[in-house]
Amino acid sequence: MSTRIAFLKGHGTENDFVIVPDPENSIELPPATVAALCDRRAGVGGDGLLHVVRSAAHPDARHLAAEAEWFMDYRNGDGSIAEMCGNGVRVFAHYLRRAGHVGDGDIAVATRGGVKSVHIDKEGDITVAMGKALFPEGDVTVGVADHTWPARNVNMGNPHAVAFVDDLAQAGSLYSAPSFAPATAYPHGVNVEFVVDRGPRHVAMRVHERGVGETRSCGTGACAVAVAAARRDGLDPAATGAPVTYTVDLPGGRLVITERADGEIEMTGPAVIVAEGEIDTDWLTVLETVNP
Ligand SMILES: N[C@@H](CCC[C@H](N)C(=O)O)C(=O)O
Repeated sequence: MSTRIAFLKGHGTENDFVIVPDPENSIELPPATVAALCDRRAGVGGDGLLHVVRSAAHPDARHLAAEAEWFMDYRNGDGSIAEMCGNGVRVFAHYLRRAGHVGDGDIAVATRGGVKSVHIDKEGDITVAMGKALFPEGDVTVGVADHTWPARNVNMGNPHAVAFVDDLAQAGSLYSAPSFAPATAYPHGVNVEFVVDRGPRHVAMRVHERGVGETRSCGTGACAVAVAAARRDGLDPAATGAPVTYTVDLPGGRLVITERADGEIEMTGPAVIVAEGEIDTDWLTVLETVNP
């Protein structure tokens, strides 16, 4: 019998998501279903999917339920799981407020990368405390066609390789994933950022995301870029006690990233819900028959 699954569509600086509210974790979302929902021609379309579940109802977040009522079960567009999604968590918080699950002000959201504090402005942007950046040791290079660049290895809960380039066009079409070396550097894949300077503490970037392809924005990527640019510029808030802010322009909009003296990185940007509707489960059943 056909039933219907409610969904919404949203984006943060044009990094777009299918949102599936499922408080009691009763909807099965295997990778093939996620990929079909995110398909831009045959499905709803999105860079990823935000499965909205109560922490207590999900095995990956039950241990966080006392700190955060809601768990962002994030999936990449190809169905794979990632630790964290910075644009996603802003859209997730915006959805929670719109649905009446939370009010304005400060809330906590559980993610596979830990609990994130989110500040929701009444009308405006959303700020997320993204945690501290780690700089895994070892030199890394990334490559596209004939170009290779040294890259900074930055972990924001998920892996990033940040390359400063002369011109963003050098990254080419980014239809396929950039290469990286050494081959052992990223056993679980990597998000690759290409960065140019726009002015003092102001950069622009493109990104190729693990599990997705080139996207119009990446929140964790913008944080990785901001801290890589700060270190390149000789700025380290932990050493000086003064916070450092970078403006990061992406094809889909602008994010403002501040690294505090305690190392915490705050990301501020917009979140938008553009539509809501229902998925006919007959469509999913057909999909399971075609792609068992
Ligand atoms: N778009 C996201 C990052 C999503 C996860 C990434 N593709 C990965 O696999 O690590 C963001 O806004 O941070």
